[in-house]
Amino acid sequence: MDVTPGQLMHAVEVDTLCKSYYKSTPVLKGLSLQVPLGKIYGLLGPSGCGKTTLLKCVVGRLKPDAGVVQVMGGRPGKPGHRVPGNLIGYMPQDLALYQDFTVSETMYYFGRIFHMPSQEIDRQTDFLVTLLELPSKRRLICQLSGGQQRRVSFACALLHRPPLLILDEPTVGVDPLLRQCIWNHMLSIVNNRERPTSIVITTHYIEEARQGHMVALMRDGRLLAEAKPQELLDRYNDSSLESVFLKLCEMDSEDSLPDTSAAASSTSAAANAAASTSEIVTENSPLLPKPSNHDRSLNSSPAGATSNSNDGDSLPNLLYKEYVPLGDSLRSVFALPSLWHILAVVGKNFNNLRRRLTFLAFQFILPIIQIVLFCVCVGGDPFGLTLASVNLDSSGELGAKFMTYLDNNTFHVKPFKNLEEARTEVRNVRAWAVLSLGANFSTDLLARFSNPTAATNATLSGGSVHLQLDNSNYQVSLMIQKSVAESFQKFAGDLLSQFGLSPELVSLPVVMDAPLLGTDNPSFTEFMAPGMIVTIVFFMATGLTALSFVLERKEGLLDRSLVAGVTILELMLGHMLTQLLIMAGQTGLLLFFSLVVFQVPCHGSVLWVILLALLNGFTGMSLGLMISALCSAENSAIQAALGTMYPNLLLSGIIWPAEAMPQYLRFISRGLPISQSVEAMRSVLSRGFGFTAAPVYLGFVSAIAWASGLLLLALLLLRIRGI
Ligand SMILES: Nc1ncnc2c1ncn2[C@@H]1O[C@H](COP(=O)(O)OP(=O)(O)OP(=O)(O)O)[C@@H](O)[C@H]1O
Repeated sequence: MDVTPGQLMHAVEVDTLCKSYYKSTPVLKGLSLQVPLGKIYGLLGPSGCGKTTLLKCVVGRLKPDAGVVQVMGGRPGKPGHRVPGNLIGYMPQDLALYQDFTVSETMYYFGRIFHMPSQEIDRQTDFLVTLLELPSKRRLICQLSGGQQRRVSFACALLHRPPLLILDEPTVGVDPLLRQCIWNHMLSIVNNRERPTSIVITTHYIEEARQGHMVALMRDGRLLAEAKPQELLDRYNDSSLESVFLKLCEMDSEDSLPDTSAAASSTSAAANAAASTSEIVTENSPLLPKPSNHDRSLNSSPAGATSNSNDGDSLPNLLYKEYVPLGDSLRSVFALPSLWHILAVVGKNFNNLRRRLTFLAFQFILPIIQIVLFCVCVGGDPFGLTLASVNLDSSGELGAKFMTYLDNNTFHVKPFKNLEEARTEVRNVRAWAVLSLGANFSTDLLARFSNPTAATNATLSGGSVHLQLDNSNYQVSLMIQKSVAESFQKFAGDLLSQFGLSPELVSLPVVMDAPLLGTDNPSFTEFMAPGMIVTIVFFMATGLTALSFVLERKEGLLDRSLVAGVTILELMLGHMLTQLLIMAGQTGLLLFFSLVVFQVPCHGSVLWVILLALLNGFTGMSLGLMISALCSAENSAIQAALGTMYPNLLLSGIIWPAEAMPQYLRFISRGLPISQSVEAMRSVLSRGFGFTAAPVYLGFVSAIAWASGLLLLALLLLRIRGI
């Protein structure tokens, strides 16, 4: 049950908390503790005993398997409760800072999330830089020493002066003088009567925890003891917490051994010792009898209340409302995204990009390079092809005359005296084909035209141009056949004209009337351009976003942002807004180079081309976000992005018409994210269609459906993976 601020007695209350990462190995085993308001609560225990796991449950990053966690009067993550949010300041164990940010930029990012005004962020930053003896706030995090970086991380937790601080080893790597300074500051903020702070701190320096109001000793997911430090020392008649802790561990080990008389007497001694004080809370401890649940009501008085300066007083203004804009509580109750948070994420992303200008420039240059290379290298006719020619025509001048009709641009003609020499030239890959004319070429050709009915097979063959190709290159072979056929048609047409006959007599009796859609001379470039434009925009956007969450997670900042109150949806919207602006720039440049510089024909409205390209960029971005939500490591995200590219390229009818695919693949092809868009783009560019034409609006519908589906999937994955 949640409590109102007036009833609030404990900053954190944990009741029989169980948590395991893998079902077989529980990490927290029914742990209970209470952190009094306005106190420093030191959580001590050996590495791996579950301290960080416990803190993650407290800040709402992990969900308990069983038991109850209440933080500042509410369950973490409950709609409307500002945990995660600005009720807590969290310093995780990992550094969780952007290495490319300055100290000041880091503070601004968190300050913005907490709705702090700029002057307040500056004032607090200056104060914390002085307090924690940090170098200039304009220094990049990556230029700070390890200890200085940890102090910046500590400063981030203190920035908005939260009522509860959760600090996971804040003093690691800090020299003793500065460590004392940090403890002094913590003591001053917990003792501030107007704005008391509660602090939960884990530390490996056990002795420093003596300065706190309460210490809890943890072992193997359980609490061995929880008391004021001096009482623990008195009880075990020792001068150091470290040896008290060792004693407790020994007793705990003995207790977990099979029941021997020694273990039994030791346990009973410990029980007697503990029973002499009401301060020890040991319901998880095997050393002491369990108190009843009634004794541990969630609203009982704070365990350390007697020693604190605030004893007996009501703690004022604990759930203070500053930095909470009007309507924000309402927004968080309905889990609506906060514009503040989204803008903070966008600002952080742009700051990140500003630090990586080369990367940013590359993002704009890459699509230009791709479209320039496509327009320059793909779709043009091969030229300068070496042709080994053998003209054996001794029956007239027609052989020599035909040779003059060969296209000088397409062919570099290399004459040979005999066929075998010419064939050797092709076999040695020094020429693409042998073009030969027989000894009776002139007479046989004239015979064929003058008296077709009398032409024998020998006459027809003798009057023909013979080609022997290096057929290893399909496009080059096609080009040679097409060019030689056109040259012959022109040559024969001129010959017939000399005899007063129509040149059309040598044409195929198939007439190509004006096309109904498209142009008279369609090119391969025109066929591929729509696909290339859509593919470049789509996969540039995928590549740009595929690493968003992966990098954020890697830097450790994802966790920190989420604990500060940013939601997954806000993070995603922030990333999308940033990438949208970059993607719009990329699309603009791509279309300018393809349509204006390289004059790719556009017979329809440029508006539909722009909208379709942008929409595909958005769909690509959604795929990138989905990959980013799915993958934990950079290389797997990059591989996934690349892995989706080639199947799409091959199956979407971009390189070769989908009509050439087997039926079952055509079906798959039609359903892919870019297939319909490519068809829509082709319909606008080559067919000149408008939005109302089915292929065009289907392209838009398909892109919108894919984008929505991928974004929902990304959100779902992020939620399921607890990111
Ligand atoms: N993400 C995770 N997946 C699986 N196991 C985990 C994960 N995080 C922690 N553990 C395991 O849970 C146990 C408790 O880890 P935890 O980090 O809470 O310990 P700790 O007391 O904070 O240790 P330290 O003082 O070294 O930071 C360890 O055995 C650890 O291996």
